[in-house]
Amino acid sequence: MASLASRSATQALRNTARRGVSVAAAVKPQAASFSLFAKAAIAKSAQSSSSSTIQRVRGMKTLDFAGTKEVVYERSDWPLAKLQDYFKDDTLALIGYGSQGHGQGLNARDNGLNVIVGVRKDGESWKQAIEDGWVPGETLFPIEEAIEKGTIIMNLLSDAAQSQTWPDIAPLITKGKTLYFSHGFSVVYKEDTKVIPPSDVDVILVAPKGSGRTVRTLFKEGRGINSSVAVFQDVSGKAKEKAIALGVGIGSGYMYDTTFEKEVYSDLYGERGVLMGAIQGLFLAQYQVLRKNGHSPSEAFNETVEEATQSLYPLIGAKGMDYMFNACSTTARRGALDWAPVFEKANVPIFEQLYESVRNGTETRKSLEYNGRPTYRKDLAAELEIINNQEIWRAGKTVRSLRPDYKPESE
Ligand SMILES: NC(=O)C1=CN([C@@H]2O[C@H](COP(=O)(O)OP(=O)(O)OC[C@H]3O[C@@H](n4cnc5c(N)ncnc54)[C@H](OP(=O)(O)O)[C@@H]3O)[C@@H](O)[C@H]2O)C=CC1
Ligand SMILES: CC[C@](O)(C(C)=O)C(=O)O
Ligand SMILES: [Mg+2]
Ligand SMILES: [Mg+2]
Repeated sequence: MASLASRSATQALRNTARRGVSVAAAVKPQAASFSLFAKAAIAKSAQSSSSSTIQRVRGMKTLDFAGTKEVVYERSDWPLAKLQDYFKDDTLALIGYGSQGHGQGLNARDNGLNVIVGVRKDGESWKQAIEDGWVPGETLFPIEEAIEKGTIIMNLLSDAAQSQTWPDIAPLITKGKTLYFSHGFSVVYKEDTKVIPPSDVDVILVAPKGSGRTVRTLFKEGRGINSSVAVFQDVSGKAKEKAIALGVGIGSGYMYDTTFEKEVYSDLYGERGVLMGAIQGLFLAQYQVLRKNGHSPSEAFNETVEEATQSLYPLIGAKGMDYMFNACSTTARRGALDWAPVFEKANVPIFEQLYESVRNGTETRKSLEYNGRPTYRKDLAAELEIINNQEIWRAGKTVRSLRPDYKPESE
């Protein structure tokens, strides 16, 4: 325990020094000196979480993000004992067990919180939940039953299903409960989704910025996903604090502030853009031109995907774009510096078109329509099979098999 405390104090000090952090007290924001934060960091690790002096100094931190000051909330402010105490009277009813339900649910359970799962009986998710150790009648229930038992309703159904099921579940979200989402989708696009939360419940959001699978793997590695946090409706006066605590409970390392609207706009935009849609389009375009010019599949794949994911992109992730550029030849740096603005110019109009399509609800309506079909799983799988069968990704399978650490079962 002592070594944990001193490790987290050291980490807090290191983080403070690295970022040039200024700290603001949660209740009454105020600038604080480095030494004040340093003392508080040591004290808070060594003392019980109930000390009011420490509580006052703890809380939000204001960091400078390239000249813009933003508030962040860190897991280190929520030791496990404090977290468990905070939710000791709550039942987290996690509705839906897809990628996020799995990651958030297992993390919250491992954090010692009282979690139950609610999904359609005997559907895919029901089976998956049982495989993960949720027990029918004890911690696994049909959706309506779980909502009745829960005090915090974590709506992690697919966005289309949130809209479809709303008429049935809304009356069960009674006064005093908390309604939680991981996306602003249902609430923001209410004209299309018809999701209008009852006026007597807190409505909050924690949106992990990564796949639910990563939410789980990072947690198991002792790390944490970064998430955004927002309040749509604060009836109890504690909605923000509760959202931050839940964010920690589901495995976030830190959280940044957003609104439901900003979250859904940026999320839908990002996933259609460089996170998923644009990267598939760009990889494919580069690969196709190489192939048309007589390059072999292995060469085209290596120069497009393998080198990107295995060598260069991790360098961007670790230390930024300039670091990756500097790790490459001067020849590469010269050419990449010249071509980057060309790609930027060509792509800005496309990104503007995409943002507008998100903002005006076109993307939402398409998602509701397609993912609301009873055949949504089969339909998506059929389209993904087309990608899987593209030469680029078939070549990729062979390229991956040549990695010295390749394991066939991971395919
Ligand atoms: N995937 C991710 O990593 C991220 C997701 N989010 C958000 O988290 C939320 C959950 O997303 P995700 O985990 O991907 O889940 P999915 O979108 O994959 O949805 C899966 C769940 O929805 C249920 N479901 C689908 N249709 C229906 C229906 N008609 N009636 C009842 N249940 C239904 C499924 O149950 P069944 O098996 O019975 O069909 C399953 O439990 C969404 O708001 C999403 O935008 C946020 C960050 C990242
Ligand atoms: C990038 C896709 C995502 O937004 C995510 C994993 O964050 C999603 O909706 O799954
Ligand atoms: Mg998303
Ligand atoms: Mg996302």
